[in-house]
Amino acid sequence: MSSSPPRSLRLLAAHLWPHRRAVGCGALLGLLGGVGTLAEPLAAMAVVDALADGSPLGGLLALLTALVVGGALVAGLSSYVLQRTAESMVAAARDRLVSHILLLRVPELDRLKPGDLLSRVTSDTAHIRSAAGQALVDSGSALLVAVGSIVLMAWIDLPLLLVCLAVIAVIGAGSVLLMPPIRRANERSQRAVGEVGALLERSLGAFRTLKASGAEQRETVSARAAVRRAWRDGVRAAAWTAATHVAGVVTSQAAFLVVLGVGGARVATGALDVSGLIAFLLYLMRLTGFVVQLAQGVSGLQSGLAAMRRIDEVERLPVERRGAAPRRGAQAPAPASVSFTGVSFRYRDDAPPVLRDVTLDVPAGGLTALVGPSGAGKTTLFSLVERFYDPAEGTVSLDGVDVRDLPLAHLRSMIGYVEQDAPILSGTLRDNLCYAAPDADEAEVRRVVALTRLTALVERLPDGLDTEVGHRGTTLSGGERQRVAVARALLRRPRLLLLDEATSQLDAANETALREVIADVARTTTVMVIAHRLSTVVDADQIAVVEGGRVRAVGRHADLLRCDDLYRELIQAQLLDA
Ligand SMILES: Nc1ncnc2c1ncn2[C@@H]1O[C@H](COP(=O)(O)OP(=O)(O)OP(=O)(O)O)[C@@H](O)[C@H]1O
Repeated sequence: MSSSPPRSLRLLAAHLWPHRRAVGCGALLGLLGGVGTLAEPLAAMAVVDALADGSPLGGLLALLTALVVGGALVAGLSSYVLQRTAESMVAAARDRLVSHILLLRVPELDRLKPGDLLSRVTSDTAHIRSAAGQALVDSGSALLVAVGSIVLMAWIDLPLLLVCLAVIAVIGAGSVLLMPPIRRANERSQRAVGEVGALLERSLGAFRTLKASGAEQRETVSARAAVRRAWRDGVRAAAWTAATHVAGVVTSQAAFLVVLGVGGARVATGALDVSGLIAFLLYLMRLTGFVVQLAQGVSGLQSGLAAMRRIDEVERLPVERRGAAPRRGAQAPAPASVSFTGVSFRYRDDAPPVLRDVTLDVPAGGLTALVGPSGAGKTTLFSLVERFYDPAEGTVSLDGVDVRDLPLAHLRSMIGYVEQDAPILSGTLRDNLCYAAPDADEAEVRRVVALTRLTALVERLPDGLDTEVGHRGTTLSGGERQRVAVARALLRRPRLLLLDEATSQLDAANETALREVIADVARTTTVMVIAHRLSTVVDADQIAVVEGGRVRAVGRHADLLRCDDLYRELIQAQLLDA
């Protein structure tokens, strides 16, 4: 994505704007320090003149000392205020980015790499510090000192200044030309760091599969390639930065030598006196200091601007508008009905439809099972109820209200959703259970634990509910993970429970436990289950057979066995497996 410097500067300004007061304060201090810095050579000039005249020196020396010490203190304070502001900018960017990412729409996250997003939050934001620090520090005092020096140098000896500026302009122009390549190299390097994050996230997300597949070496090689790319571009940026440094140093040396030569000649002709030349040289040192600082700052500024663009890319992605969530328990706990009417959906505009003209009524209360071959579109139906995606045609409604007309937070507060792989978050068992209902009290947690047949597990764990369950719940069995996920969904007090049954076989005890849990819950809540188990299907009040994105039959077990070939086949396959 090409990006013009004005856009970068707009981004920098947008990051700076909320901190304008602190920036203003730091800049004012910088200006104050700059005034001291500018006054120093004049005081030095007066000291030299006093030495030549033999006039008293005490007062002048005290002034010079005060200017040096006071100037340094004020400059230090200004630097602290501005660096602190830069840190605040980093923190603000991280805050904004994290809340934006968590509100992203599901389709956006489908195509992004979590590891890359992670690196934008942690690593790219850190680059803002250099851009902001550099831009801020250079903007106040340094600019004043540079401009002030030029004015005072013109006052001392205009022709000498013109010669000196010509030298600085010719060599300094080189630094400006180096800015775009530095920015490009920084941008590529940061992208490669993002790739490393994405690769690592992929590997750690499937760590056991990685081990079992013996893929350590291959993944290391891929990560190493991205690390090398980051290194190459980092080195390229370093080379350009070194070139700007050379340009800065050459500028200052050349200007110094020219002023010494031309200024010496003018002293010899009497056009300039010695104290004037000394003051001129002192101002020149400040001016070239500014040029060198600017040349060095170009690199920091460019890496920060590149990072701001990567952050901006994420901040431009559309987010969900959730609206306010009602208080848990504020809504009637009555079971909700669900209807799909003429629903068609595709994941991408260029992909074939996954659902075609689906019409299905799920009555309030009881158990509705969805069965069908893998890839038929069952999980997609759940995703549309949750509004992770919206249908291209048709409507999904809850209690007769189109889900698109309900505030998102309100809609989701009515639904408990258990994904097929029943993700467990790192933390304690209690953290996991209360994830969707942080305000649930102990009695309610205990009741749901009993309902989901988890009491024995809680008693077995060393710290009961407060036992850490490990990253992704590695210390729990598949059946336990699923029941924990069901308990988590139930603590939300849902009016509709969407349960994507695990495809893997559960042992008999776990299967019975799950069947009982589902039956219990279906007494008070509408339960929709994507069923992979015979027991779930047989117990269902209604079964919908989904095939190729269509609902081909709806009925009870006995009816479907009689009149639907696909259903009969699916059941026979189950019986063979059982
Ligand atoms: N996020 C996605 N992006 C693109 N295509 C997807 C996405 N999720 C699912 N699909 C595709 O949509 C189709 C239906 O998937 P879905 O998960 O709804 O099927 P399913 O009936 O639940 O299958 P299973 O029983 O195996 O879980 C499949 O072809 C799948 O590859």
